[in-house]
Amino acid sequence: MKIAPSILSADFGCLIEDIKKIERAGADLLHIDVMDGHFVPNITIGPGVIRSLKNRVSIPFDVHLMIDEPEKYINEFVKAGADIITVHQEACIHLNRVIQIIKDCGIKAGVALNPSTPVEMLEYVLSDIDMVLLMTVNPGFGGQKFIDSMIDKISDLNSTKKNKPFKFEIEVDGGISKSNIKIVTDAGADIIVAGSSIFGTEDPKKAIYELREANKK
Ligand SMILES: O=C(CO)[C@@H](O)[C@H](O)COP(=O)(O)O
Ligand SMILES: [Fe+2]
Repeated sequence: MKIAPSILSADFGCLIEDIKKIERAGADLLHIDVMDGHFVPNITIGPGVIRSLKNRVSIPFDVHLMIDEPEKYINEFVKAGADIITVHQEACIHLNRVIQIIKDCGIKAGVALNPSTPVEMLEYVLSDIDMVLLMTVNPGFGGQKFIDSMIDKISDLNSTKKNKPFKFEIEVDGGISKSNIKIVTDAGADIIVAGSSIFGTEDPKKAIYELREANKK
């Protein structure tokens, strides 16, 4: 199980210090939530901030684009330092084309699904992508409650991996804490995004340790 702390819940006034804490604690990826105020009702950061962080952070940048028309900005995010770019199925009219644009840049491509979007929407792209991001809250904000019905969705997607040699990993994002991490990974999640349960605590390093311990029980 990989842990990808989401900087959405970090203190943007001392962002690099917060990131250094989770890097030292052994975080696997840095999850960066990009929001445009259109696709989701919130605005966060763009390529400029990612570019500034890139040469100071060594773990891969997992960029979650919650923006309309993401194809217009892929190049900018790649140049800024994204290692994985995930676009929302709901934001892409020509999803296959957008995936190819990301892959042609030489980085990994992921596709995210809102809670109400069935996994079947990805049937004909699953063999092309590196990651499926299942939203377990409605995208837009950190600190929301995990939607329990998403456990079946994770299991369903995980079952499809058993039928064919797909390479994609399952990333799960929203409302994950030490109280539910085990049920999420048992259902088939490979990568856990956690924002408030890491950066919302006094000690992010301890929070990561506790997530890993809770996953063993
Ligand atoms: O993409 C999103 C929210 O839209 C997430 O990455 C959140 O940042 C996760 O935060 P928590 O639910 O873990 O607090
Ligand atoms: Fe996210």
